[in-house]
Parts: sequence; C-alpha cells; structure tokens
Amino acid sequence: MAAMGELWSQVGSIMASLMFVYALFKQYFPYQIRGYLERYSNKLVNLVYPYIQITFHEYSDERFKRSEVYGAIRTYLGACPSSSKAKRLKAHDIKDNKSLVLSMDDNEEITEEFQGVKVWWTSCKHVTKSTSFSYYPASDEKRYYKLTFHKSHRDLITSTYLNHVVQEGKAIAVQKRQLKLYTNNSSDNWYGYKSSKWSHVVFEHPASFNTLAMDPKKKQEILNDLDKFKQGKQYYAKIGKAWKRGYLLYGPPGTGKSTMIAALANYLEYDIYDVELTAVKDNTSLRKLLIDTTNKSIIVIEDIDCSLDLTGQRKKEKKKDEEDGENKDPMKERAEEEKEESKKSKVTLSGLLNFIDGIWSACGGERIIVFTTNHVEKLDPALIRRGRMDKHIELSYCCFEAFKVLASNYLDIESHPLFARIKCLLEEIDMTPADVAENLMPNSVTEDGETCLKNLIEALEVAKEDARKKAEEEEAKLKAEEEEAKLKAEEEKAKLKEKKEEKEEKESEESAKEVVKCNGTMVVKEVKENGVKENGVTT
Ligand SMILES: Nc1ncnc2c1ncn2[C@@H]1O[C@H](COP(=O)(O)OP(=O)(O)OP(=O)(O)O)[C@@H](O)[C@H]1O
Ligand SMILES: [Mg+2]
Repeated sequence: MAAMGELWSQVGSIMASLMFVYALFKQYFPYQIRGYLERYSNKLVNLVYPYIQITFHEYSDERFKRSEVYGAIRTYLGACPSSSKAKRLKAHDIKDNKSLVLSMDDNEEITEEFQGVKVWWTSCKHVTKSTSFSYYPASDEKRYYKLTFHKSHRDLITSTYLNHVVQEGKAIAVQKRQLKLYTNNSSDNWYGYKSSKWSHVVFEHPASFNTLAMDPKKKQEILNDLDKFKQGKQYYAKIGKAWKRGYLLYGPPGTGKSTMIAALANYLEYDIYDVELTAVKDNTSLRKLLIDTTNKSIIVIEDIDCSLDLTGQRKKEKKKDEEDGENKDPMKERAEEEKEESKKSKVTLSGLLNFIDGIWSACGGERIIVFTTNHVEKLDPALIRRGRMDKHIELSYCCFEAFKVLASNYLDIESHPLFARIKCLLEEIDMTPADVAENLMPNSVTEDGETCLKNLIEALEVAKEDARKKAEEEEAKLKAEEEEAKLKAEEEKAKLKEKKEEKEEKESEESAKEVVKCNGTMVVKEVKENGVKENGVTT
C-alpha cells in the first residue's frame, strides 16, 4: 500500500515537472523553433498513432452559410443504429407528434462499423470567449463533428463511406422533414446568443390547393407552373437562369393571398421565410438574410406597398419644418433624431431589386419569392417586371366556382337547389371569399348546411341592398352636385349678364353725356356765330 502511495506521488511530481517544462517552452522558445519542434513531434506521434481525423464544421470558411454536409451528418448520426448506444442525445423536431429527430449531444462519441471497418464520430464544441463582459454566456460557439478511422482505410472512408453518410443523411432529412416558418430577427440583434438571423416555428397551416377557393382554370394554371418549376433544375441550368421564380399576389383584403402562400408551401413542401422588412437595418443586412435561407424555400414579403417607405425622406423634412417654429434644445433634438434614424430601416428600392434579381440571388436554388399587395398600381414597375415577379396572380372577389369549393369544404355540399340563387347574387355582388366563408360557417353545432346557405343568401341580399342604397345615395349626391353646379352656373351667367347690362348702360350714359356736351358746345358756338335770339334775348 505504501509502495502504491509512493508511485502516485512520483507520477504526480513527473506530471507537474512536464507541465512546468511545457509552460516554459511555450513562454520562452521563439515561435520558429516551436513550430519546428511541433512539426517533428507530430510526425513522431503519427508513427505510433495510426489514425486519421477529419473535422466537419457547422459553418465553413465562408461563415455566411451553414454547411449542408454538417446537417446531413447530424441527421445520419441521429438515425444510425449505433446512436442508440449514445447516452446523451438532443431532440430536435417532432413530425406529426410521432417521430423524434435526434442528434448527438456535445462531446458525445459513437462508434460505427462500415463494411467491417470501425469509425468513431465525436461531436465537439469550441467556445470562443468574448473579452468584453456579456450578460449572456457562450457568445460564439463553433460546433463540428470529428471522424476518426485507421489510416489503412483512408480510400474507403473518404470516398465511399462519407458519400454514403451524406446521401443517407439527406434522404432521412427529406423523410422526417417538418416544414418550418421562419421570421427574421431584428438586425440590431445579430450578435451574441441571438446571432442567428432567422427564428422559426414548425409550419402547420392546413391550407392546400384543394381548399383554396378560386377559378379552377386559374388554379390548374398555377399548379402546372409550380410543377414545371419544381422539376426545372436542368431547364434553368440550360437557359442560364438562376433557379428561382417570383410570384406577385394582388387583390383586395380577404381574397386569399396569405392562404395561397400556405397552400404553395404545403404543395411544394418548401419552408417559408417571412421577411419583415422593417426589422432589416439596411441593404447589406437584407443580402445576408437572403444568403442565410436554405434551398427549397419560399421567401415572402407581405404587403410590399406598405413595407417600403420610399417617401420617408420627404416626410422627415416636412416634420423638421413643422418643428422649426418651436424652441427646442438643439442637442436633445439631435439625439432624438439620431435615435429615430437608427431605428428606421434603410432598405431601399434598389436594395430590394438586387435582393430579388441581383447576382446574390443566384446563391442556392429552388427558391420562390412571393410579394403580396392590396394596391398593385402603387408598386414601382421595376419591382414587378417579369424576371423579378414572373407570375402575376390576381385574387379577386368570390365567383360561383370559388363558392362551390367553399361549400364543399365548409358544408360538404356539392350541389343544392339554393345554389342557383347564390350564383345570381354572386354575379351581382362583390363579396370576398373571406366573407363568404364566414357566412358559411355554422353558428352553432345544430345548424345544418341548408341553414348556412340561407344565411349566406341573406348576407348577400343585405349586401345587395346596401350596395343599392349606396349607389342610390351616390346617384342622389351626384345629382345634387350637378344641380348645384347648374344653379351656380346660372347664377354666374345672370351676374355676368347684369354686369354686362350695367356696363352697357354706363357706356350709353357716357355717350349721351358726350353728345349733350357736344351739342351744348355746338349750340353755344352757333349762338356766338349767328347771334340768334333765344326767348327774345340776345345771348
Ligand atoms: N380564396 C380563398 N379560399 C379559401 N379561403 C379563403 C380564401 N380567401 C380567403 N379565405 C379565408 O379568409 C381568411 C382570410 O384570408 P387571407 O388572410 O388569405 O386574405 P388576404 O388576401 O391575405 O388578406 P389581406 O390582404 O388582408 O392580408 C382566411 O382565413 C381564409 O380562411
Ligand atoms: Mg394576408
């Protein structure tokens, strides 16, 4: 026992001496000598250590984009049979509340055998400590997988095995894929623990093209277009165009623009990236957001006419003019202005144009960009030209065909004698699918389909009556305005006439006076010349 204790104390002192020598070596040896020694010591280790290690980092050197290979390895390792031996796993997504997507937790190791060859996978994490004080701990974590295998199997592992891992990983990911709905984080927060540009939730919208109420011809046209796009990888490569397509959805509120986006995502099985432009600081941030999206995705900017404030500059100047009159502390005013300015998004139209159709938009592929608007006429023509927004889809008021889809969805009714009346009313009245759908929804559990149809007819008749009254009111208003304008015109005419007459009268008076004056002079002249007696008196 005493000998054992002695042995331990000796080991301890040897370790301490080695560490001391290593510290001295690091501190005092010149850099070149150190590199030289390290190279040779590595060679020495390689002689006795016959294993090769390959690392796969989550973010490659470009830094912008998450490595696809890393993702595939993570999925593969989570699903491979040997992972069941790992004790610490991370659960990611749950598809339909059934199957868990698992991956190895940090610093966990699993062993796998491929064609009789043993390999070891380790998940590692490298934390770069930030020098400044931060409220949030790990500021910059870099994750990677390390693969270790014997050097005699180098060819088998680097070509066949790794290929197998990546292909399998991708296939499993497609199988277990859960659609995601992303939204961009404010670009002011792209640092520290919130460094990711996008946050997501699982996308579970039930909308589909079957439930979407619109003209069946138009719907089929869109479906054909989508199919062509999805299978168009080679075609796009052949014509030398980036594999992306722009859709502009326009129409009044409640006509199904947002619903169609959900249907698109479900049909194509693409993730949705919903861009909130007001949270994007500038054009560079917008570009970074784009690069950080994955392939097979739909990038959405809703209400594009409201998102971009291109008149901001002018408004600000106006505001400034208004405030000029008030006596304000200039320092305070400037600080306030700067604060306002920093909060404001500086994304410009040109930034957005480049986002959709610039060189950067070709990074990655299989992307659909969707803009929605209620006022298509307000948009800059450059923004919606073909090539940027390739397909313009108008979603309009509910037609009879669209109503039939809603009736089938909401009431399971394919045809009914009341349909004829509804058809007539829908031809006369503009009602959005949202309103029709609302009227078709049973008000209570006991309400049957026919009552719902009657409710809709009643609502349509009320809308018709309202429209008629409104039209009448407008007509009456127009008539009144016309009458007023007519009266005004007559009054003006009368006034003009009066003025003209007055003028004429004045003129005739003037001329009469002139005549009298002339005549008077003439009489005087005549009297002087002829000496005629007037009333017997010589003048
Ligand atoms: N064409 C449609 N087919 C099926 N349901 C529809 C349709 N249009 C509207 N709806 C229903 O009406 C509701 C509102 O529709 P949605 O949000 O898609 O309208 P929107 O056009 O995006 O409106 P906004 O312009 O105000 O954003 C949805 O919940 C949906 O159930
Ligand atoms: Mg909408």
